Amino acid sequence: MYSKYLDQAAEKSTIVVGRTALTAEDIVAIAHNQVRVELDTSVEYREWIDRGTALLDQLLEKEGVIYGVTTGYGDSCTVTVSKSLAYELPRQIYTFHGCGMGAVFSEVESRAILAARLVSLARGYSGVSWDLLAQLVAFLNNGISPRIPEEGSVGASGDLTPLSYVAASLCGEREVFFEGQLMAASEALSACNLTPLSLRPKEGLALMNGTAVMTALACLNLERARYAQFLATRITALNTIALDGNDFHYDERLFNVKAHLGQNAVARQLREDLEAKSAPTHSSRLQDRYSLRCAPHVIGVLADALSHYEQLIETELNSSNDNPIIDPETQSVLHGGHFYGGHIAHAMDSLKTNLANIADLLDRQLAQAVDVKFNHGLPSNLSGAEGDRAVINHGLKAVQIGVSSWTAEALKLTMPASVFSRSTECHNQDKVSMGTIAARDCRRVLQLLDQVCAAVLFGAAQGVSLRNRAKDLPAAVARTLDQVFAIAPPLSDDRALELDLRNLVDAIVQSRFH
Ligand SMILES: N[C@@H](Cc1ccc(O)cc1)C(=O)O
Repeated sequence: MYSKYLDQAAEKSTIVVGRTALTAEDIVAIAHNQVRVELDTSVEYREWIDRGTALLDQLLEKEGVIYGVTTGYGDSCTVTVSKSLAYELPRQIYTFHGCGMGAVFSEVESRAILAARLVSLARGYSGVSWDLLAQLVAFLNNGISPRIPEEGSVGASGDLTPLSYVAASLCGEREVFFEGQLMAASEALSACNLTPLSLRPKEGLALMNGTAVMTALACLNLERARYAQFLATRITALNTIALDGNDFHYDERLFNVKAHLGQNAVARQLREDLEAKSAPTHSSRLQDRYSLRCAPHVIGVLADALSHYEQLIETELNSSNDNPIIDPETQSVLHGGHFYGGHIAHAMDSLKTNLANIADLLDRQLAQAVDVKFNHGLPSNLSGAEGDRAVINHGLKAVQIGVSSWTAEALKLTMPASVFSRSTECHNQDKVSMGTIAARDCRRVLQLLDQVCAAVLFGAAQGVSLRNRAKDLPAAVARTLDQVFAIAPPLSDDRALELDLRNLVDAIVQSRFH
């Protein structure tokens, strides 16, 4: 991550946006304000962008029919708009789409959305001006984040309604977050000496008719999912020790004969975390239950699928995903449906299922650990109480109930959003992706998984300490144990654990366990 390369005094590094591809990690760094953004300043690039706007101007001059420039929008494309009104159309589209509902995206998410739209438009196939690109950059570098309601996109025709809030705020309308406050966009613009943009023909459509909201959320989700993979594997290592399980289930020779790369990476981390020795020919209990023995096979699905999702997300991110496409190279206007977010819908619907399966895996590990029938000698509910008071202590009983509930809620959200396509907008948009709903569901599953991880991590640390192997713990396990107990001390007498769990969740959100 970029934050690794930043020290307090150092200048932020810069990401140049132009025709070269950005990564999902770049979007995350921009979203978290760890880098500055700059447009490619080369003469060639500037000329390339100008060719798109010049082509549109020429076509307008000739009074050709260009969808969304000299016609109404969507189903209304049969309505002709005169040249004089064409200049008013962009304001019209963001205005009538100002009907977003629900919660509002966080500032980090709003920045990721700005960045994703910028990357797509900067490819130069959308007919937008240099000034529009520069305004998006100025918003990012000045910390102006549009207030964007989360609900109201069907994810094909792009994220029209949420992106109307980006378009409006670039023009000094609606509200933005600036210096920790919600304020009128016009106020933030004048505080930064910026002039409100007036959109050229096609620019309203270009800003809104694309997949930037779902793609931005997908980039953020992808990086959280990577950390979840690491942490779930580390928790499994702790639980292997807590439950007196077998490290030889992760043997290298075993995994050589089943070659999934991600699964092998998880098994390797488990061998390293546990400093596993080679398999004995004989052991008191040859095979552990599946939530330990098959952990690489469950977490491995996520590990393998993530590289596929990454490729889908980054291809979408670096695509021209609006309509019509303005091709300066061949001087053509190409009408199509690139605002359709099917790939992101697929990635997010699938990712949320992979993540919910991990919540379920960890829930099963904790279920073994609290139950004296399965935990191979640990106290009931992992209670650390001793002596007379032991009988009134219930340890992690309620926490385990909580984990069951969070896991159920995560599993419930795995119903794919994409299968709920609705025909809408007078049947112009008669098949849509629902990718933005999928991405929001996925984000919620990640939040629930963070809670499951926090609770099971605490239970696993408690279990390891009760197993009383303090002296010969592998280094990675010992380090995690120390980190956990520094945040949430071991449980020696019942206490209300909400704050401990919330603090552990915060540490997970900040990727502090390593
Ligand atoms: N996505 C539509 C455009 C559209 C824009 C705004 C709408 O309200 C509806 C449709 C298209 O390109 O065909």
